[in-house]
Amino acid sequence: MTAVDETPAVQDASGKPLMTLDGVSQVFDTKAGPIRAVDQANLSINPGEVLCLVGESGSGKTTAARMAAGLTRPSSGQVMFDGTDIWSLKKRDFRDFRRSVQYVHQDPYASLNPTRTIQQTLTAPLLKHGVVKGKQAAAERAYELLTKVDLTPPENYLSKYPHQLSGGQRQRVAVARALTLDPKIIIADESTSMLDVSIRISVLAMLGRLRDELGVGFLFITHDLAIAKYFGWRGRTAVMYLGRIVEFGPTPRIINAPTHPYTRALIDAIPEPDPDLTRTKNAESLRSLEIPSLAHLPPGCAFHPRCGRFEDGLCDGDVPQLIQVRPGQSAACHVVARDGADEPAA
Ligand SMILES: Nc1ncnc2c1ncn2[C@@H]1O[C@H](COP(=O)(O)OP(=O)(O)OP(=O)(O)O)[C@@H](O)[C@H]1O
Repeated sequence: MTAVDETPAVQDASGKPLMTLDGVSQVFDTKAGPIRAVDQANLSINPGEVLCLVGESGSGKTTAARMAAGLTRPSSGQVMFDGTDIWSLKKRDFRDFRRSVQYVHQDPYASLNPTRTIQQTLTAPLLKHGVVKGKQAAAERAYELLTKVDLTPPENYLSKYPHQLSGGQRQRVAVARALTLDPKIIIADESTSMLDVSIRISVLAMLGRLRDELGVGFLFITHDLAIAKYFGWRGRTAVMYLGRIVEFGPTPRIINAPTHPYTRALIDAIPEPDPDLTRTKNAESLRSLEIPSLAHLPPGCAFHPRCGRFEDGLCDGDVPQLIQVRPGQSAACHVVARDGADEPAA
C-alpha cells in the first residue's frame, strides 16, 4: 500500500483535472480556541465529473466547498483552477473563475433576492456580465433557462417573486440562476436537503439531466450517502470526518465496499435501507455516538473514541494518513492499513 499525497484523479484527455484542492486547510478562531474545520484536504474535480463530499454535520463540507468556490481563502494549501492558483489571479481573471464555479445553497430562500422577480433574478447576471446583449435577449434566455429546470410554462413564473414559489420551485430558480453564466462546475451544497422527499427526487432528477446534457462538473455535498449514490454513482465520493477526508474512491466502491469504519457506520445508519446498498456483513459497532469537538480533537485517529475496531496504542498514536487500499480507493485507518481491505464482493 502506498501513501497518496494527492487524491488519485480520473483525468480528462488533457490530463489535467479542472479543479484541485491541494492540501487545503481552514483554521477558524473560536471561543473554544482555534479549530481546523478542514485539515489538509486533497480533492480534484475533472471536467463533467461528479465529486460527492459526504459527512455528518460539522465535518467541514461547507468550509471545503466555500474554499473551492473562492468564497474564502484557505489558511494553507492551494485551490487550483485550470492549472492556476485562484488566489494568484488578477482581479478580472478571478471574476472569470467565480463565473465558472457557481454555488447553489441549501436554502434558496436565503440566497434569492426577495425583492426581485424571477425574470429580474435571471436577467441581472446575464446583463451584468454581458452574456447576452439587450433586455430582450436576456428575457429570452431567462425563458430558456426556466424551461431547462422544468419550470414550465416559463411565463407562469417570470413575474413571480421568490415567496410566491414552493421550496422545490425556488431551488429550481437557484439552479437556473447558477446556469446563467455557463459554469464549468456547480457546487450543490445540501441543495435538496430542505425539500420533501418526492420533491427532492424530482429536483435531483432535474440536476442529473443537466449533469448529463451540459457536461458540467459537480461538487455535490450531502450528509446522506443514499443521495450520493443516486446522484454521483458514475463519479467519486470523498467521506469527511472532523475536517479530514477519511475515505475516497469511486462512488460504487464507497457505497458497496467501504473500508473505513466511519464510512461503514454511515452506511449502516441509513434508516430505510436502500435494497441495493450492500450492508457490511456485521453492522459496524460504535463505542460512542458522541462526536468530539474540533477544539479538542482526540489524539491519533479522530474517530477512535467511537470506533468499534479501536486498538489501544495503534489508533490513538499518530494521525492516520489517507493511503491507497484498493486501486483508486483510499482510506485513513490504521487497522485497514495494517490488515488490508477485504476483497469487495464480485
Ligand atoms: N466562520 C466560522 N467561524 C468559526 N467556526 C466555523 C465557521 N464556519 C464553520 N465553522 C465551524 O467549522 C466546522 C465545520 O463546519 P462546516 O459548516 O464546514 O461543516 P459541514 O460539514 O458543512 O456541516 P453542515 O452539514 O452542518 O453544514 C463546524 O464546527 C463549524 O461550527
